[in-house]
Amino acid sequence: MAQTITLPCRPEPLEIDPTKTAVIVIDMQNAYASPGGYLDLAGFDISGAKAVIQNIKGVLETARGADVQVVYFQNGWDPDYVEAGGPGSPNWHKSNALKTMRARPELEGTLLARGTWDYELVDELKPQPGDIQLHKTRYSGFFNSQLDSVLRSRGIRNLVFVGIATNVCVESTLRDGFFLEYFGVVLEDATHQAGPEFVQQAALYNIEKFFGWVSSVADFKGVVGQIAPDTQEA
Ligand SMILES: NC(=O)N/C=C\C(=O)O
Repeated sequence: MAQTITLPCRPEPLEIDPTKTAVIVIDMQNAYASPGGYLDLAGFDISGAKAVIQNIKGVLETARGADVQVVYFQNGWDPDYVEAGGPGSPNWHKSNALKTMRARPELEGTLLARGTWDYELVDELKPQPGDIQLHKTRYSGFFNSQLDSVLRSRGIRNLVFVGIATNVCVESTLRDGFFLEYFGVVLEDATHQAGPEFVQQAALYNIEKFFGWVSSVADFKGVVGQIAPDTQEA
């Protein structure tokens, strides 16, 4: 029989069936988590990213040990930036990666383009067999991506979010998931914001109050780590 577990969360504990759950790893690329990557070059403080990488590593080991599906996202565009959109796209105006390259032409072609170091996932979090890798071109992982069909075809209804940035792509994807009837949980210490610390707290507040649930790495590992894969067979 499938086993339901109770994940300690704010504002209240959440019952989840691990066979209907995926860990969604948002954009753990050099761009967002490594010194010399896009966020760093654009002037954002990424000093907290190192701890987040280690926390995510632990979460993914626990998830794989319990046969919980792991889905990786990478954010970015083709090498010619066609997918980024031109001046007719708000993305062209708001993307700090594109703005940084316009301000520093020597960086042209190096930020968030497929095939670059910036686009690659950080070395510590390389996908393992069985993990799913998806690409996205805008902040929400549900926009113009295969995410919804990948999840529906597996009966997945609960999404556990880790990654960077809490206030941009994590929150955007969790919000879109809410509108599509997915239950979204963010593990707060496996995420990091783009901007001052208050935006981390604001994003977590929004999620806890309006769009989903907030939990922690220790609580996820504590309950999901108890599950042996062979107790999950229906
Ligand atoms: N992965 C993200 O949250 N990205 C945030 C900003 C950007 O991609 O420009």
